Amino acid sequence: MLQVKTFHIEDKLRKVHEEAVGKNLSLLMSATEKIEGVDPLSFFDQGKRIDEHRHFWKSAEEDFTLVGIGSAISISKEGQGRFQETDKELSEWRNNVRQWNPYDKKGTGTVALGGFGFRPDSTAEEPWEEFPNSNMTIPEFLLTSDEAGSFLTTNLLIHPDDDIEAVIQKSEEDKRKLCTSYSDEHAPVHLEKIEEVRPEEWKRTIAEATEKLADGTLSKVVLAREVRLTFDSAASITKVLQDLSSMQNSSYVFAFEHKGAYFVGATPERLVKVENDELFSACLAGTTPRGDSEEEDERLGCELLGDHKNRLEHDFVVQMIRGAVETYAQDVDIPETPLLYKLRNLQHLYTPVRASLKEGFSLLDVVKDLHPTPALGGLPQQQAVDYIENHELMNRGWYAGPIGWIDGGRNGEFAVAIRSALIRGNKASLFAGCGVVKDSQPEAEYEETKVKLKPMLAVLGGEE
Ligand SMILES: C=C(O[C@H]1C=CC=C(C(=O)O)[C@@H]1O)C(=O)O
Ligand SMILES: [Mg+2]
Repeated sequence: MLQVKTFHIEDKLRKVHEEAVGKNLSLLMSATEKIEGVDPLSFFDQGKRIDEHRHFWKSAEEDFTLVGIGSAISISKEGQGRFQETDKELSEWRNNVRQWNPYDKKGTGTVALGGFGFRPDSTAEEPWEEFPNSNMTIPEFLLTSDEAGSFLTTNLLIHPDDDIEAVIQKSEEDKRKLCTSYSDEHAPVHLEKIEEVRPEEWKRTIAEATEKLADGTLSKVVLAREVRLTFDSAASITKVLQDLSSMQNSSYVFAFEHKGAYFVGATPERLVKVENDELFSACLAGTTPRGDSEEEDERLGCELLGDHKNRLEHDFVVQMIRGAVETYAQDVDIPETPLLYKLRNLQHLYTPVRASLKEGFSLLDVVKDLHPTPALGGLPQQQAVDYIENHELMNRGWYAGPIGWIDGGRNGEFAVAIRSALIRGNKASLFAGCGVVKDSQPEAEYEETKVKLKPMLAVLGGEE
C-alpha cells in the first residue's frame, strides 16, 4: 500500500516570499524531505498531469534514479561557451538559494538535469524542432531514489508579486498527485512501419570515409544513421522506460521531454562522473554481438579483444580521454589493456578511467573538454565533427551529446546519448552509429549499427 506523506513547507514559502517582497527580487526556494513508497516510474507517469517538461535518469551501475517534473530554473545555451555559461548561471542560482536540506545525499536539492546537443551550433532541424541546443533544468519536483530510500525536493522560484497562498496550495496539490500510485495499464505499441533512411547511400558514405582515412587526413570518424518507425498509436514513454530498465540493466536509462517530444534511450557509455572529488570516465568503443551459447559468447569476446580494427577504434578513445582528463585531474589511473563490457545484445571493448578532480574545476569543465570523445566524433576532433556535419545523412540533435545531472555539491554524472530515439506521438526516429577507421568494411559497419538499434527497437514493438 502506498504511503503518502505530505511535507508542509508553507512556513518556509511564506518566509521566502516575505524576503522576496522586501528585496523586490525573485528567490529560489529548495526543500528536501524523505518520503516512502513512491515508485520512480509512477512519479514520472503522474508528472504528465502537472507539466510537459519531465526528466528521467537511472544509473547504469548503482541503484540511483532521478525523476524531475516541471521547471523552477531552465537554462538553455548554445555556442562554444554553452557548458561554462550553464555552469555559471547554475552557480549564481545556487549561491542565492534559500535551502532546507537536512540530508547529506548526492542528487538531492538544486539538482539540474538535462543535456547538450552534439554540436554547439546546431539549430532545431527536423526531427528536433522541440529541442533547444541545450537545456539544464532544476525541476520543481525532484524524486531521488536509491538503496537508502526516496527523497522529494521541491524547488520553487518565488516572485514578489506571487499570491503565496495560491502557490502553497498548488504545490501541495501537485505533490499529492505525484505521489499517487498509477493504475494505468501501459499497453505496448504496435509497430506499423519501419523505414531505414537511405541504407545503401549510408554504406557508400562509409566507403568514402575509409578513403579519407587511408589518405591520413582523418584517423577515425563516427558515422550514424537513422531508422524511422510509425506506430498505430502514441507510444507510452512510461512503458518504454519500464521495459528499458528491465532489459538493459547495465545501461543508463533516460528520458527528456520537451513540448510533447521525448528523447529516450538506454546508453552504456559514461562520459564522466564526479563523486566526492573522485572522477570516473570510461572508454567504450569496439563492438561485437553476444553469442547464442556461452562458448560462442566467449569466443566472440576473445576475438574482439584481439581484433586489430576494433583495438584501433578503441585506442583512439583511450588516448584522447587520457589527455583531456590530465588537465583537470591528478593520479590518473587507466589500465593498459581493455576489458569486455557485456550488454544484452552486444559486447564492447571497455577501459575504465579513474582520477582525482583538481580543486577549482567542475564537472562541466571536464564535459566541455571530453565532448565529443572519438567514440562519438573522431580524431582529430574538429575535423571529424566537420566531416560528420558534411557527410552524415541525418541531424544528430541530442544524439551522441552529453546528458546527465549535476547537484549543488559538486556531484554529478554525464553519459553520452547513444542507443536512443526521439519519439513524438506515433512516430520515432532511432539512431545508431559506428566508429570508422581505415580498415572498416561498409557491410560490417551496417550490421554493427543494426545490433545497436535492437534495444530501442525491442521496446518499441519491433523484434529483438
Ligand atoms: C556511436 C555509437 O556507439 C559508439 C559506442 C560504443 C561502440 C562504438 C563502436 O564500436 O563503433 C561506437 O563508437 C552508437 O551506438 O550509436
Ligand atoms: Mg565499432
